[in-house]
Amino acid sequence: MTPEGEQLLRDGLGALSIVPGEHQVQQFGQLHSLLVERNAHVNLTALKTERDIVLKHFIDSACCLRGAHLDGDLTVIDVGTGAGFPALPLAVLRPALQLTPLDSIRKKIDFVRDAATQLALPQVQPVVGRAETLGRDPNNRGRYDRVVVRAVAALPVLVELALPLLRSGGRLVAQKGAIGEEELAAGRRAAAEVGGEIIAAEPFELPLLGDARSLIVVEKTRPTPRTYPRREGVPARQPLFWTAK
Ligand SMILES: C[S@@+](CC[C@H](N)C(=O)[O-])C[C@H]1O[C@@H](n2cnc3c(N)ncnc32)[C@H](O)[C@@H]1O
Repeated sequence: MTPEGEQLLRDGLGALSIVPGEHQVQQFGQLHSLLVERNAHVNLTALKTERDIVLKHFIDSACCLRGAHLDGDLTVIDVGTGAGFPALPLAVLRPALQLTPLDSIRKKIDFVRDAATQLALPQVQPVVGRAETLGRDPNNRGRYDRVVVRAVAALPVLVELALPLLRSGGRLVAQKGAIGEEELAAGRRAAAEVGGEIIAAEPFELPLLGDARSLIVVEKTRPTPRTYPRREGVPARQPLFWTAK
């Protein structure tokens, strides 16, 4: 990263009250280089400039730390991680988290695995697969303390994919753009259906850019009925209490 990129990183994290150590800044620099290098051959992300990668991937991912829902020694699965967001920035900033970045696209997970190795993040164990399949697998159902998610689907879909993976008392932390009342209401009904309850819906602005964001937190309050998640693709095609757009 250039000195300007590093400064942008420090400023963005500073706005979230995070002061990164030198090693963490170096790790973000490595991640930036690896992403640019691999993106030249494999389509991983539409964001190309250093400024965009720092603000819209690194800082945007770090916004999942708002509200302290990811503090402590937690097992966390990042559903639909893509090129590792928010999982990789969270792993750099919170080494105590045991992270499972999950995506159905192998080339993306290959990148996340290589990046985790290069950045020396052994607590990151990426998996190729679909959330619907893991949600029905006894080794994964009800096993995680947290599900994190960014830019994957509408709230009712996220809730159906995430809640089966959580232990009782676990939380879904969903970083989204601005969310409308209708989506929130459908998300609330979907959460009740699959065993949870929305405990926070907080609008905020992306540091330095001011783009509208919201952090939605759903707590698992009782076991998910056996009928959820529905089979692969159905949650997104026929979202609970919501018309697919
Ligand atoms: C728009 S990308 C977002 C990637 C990343 N979270 C980010 O914010 O940059 C959505 C990703 O979710 C993955 N995805 C969507 N539905 C999924 C599912 N049911 N199980 C696993 N991965 C899924 C897609 O393959 C894609 O890589």
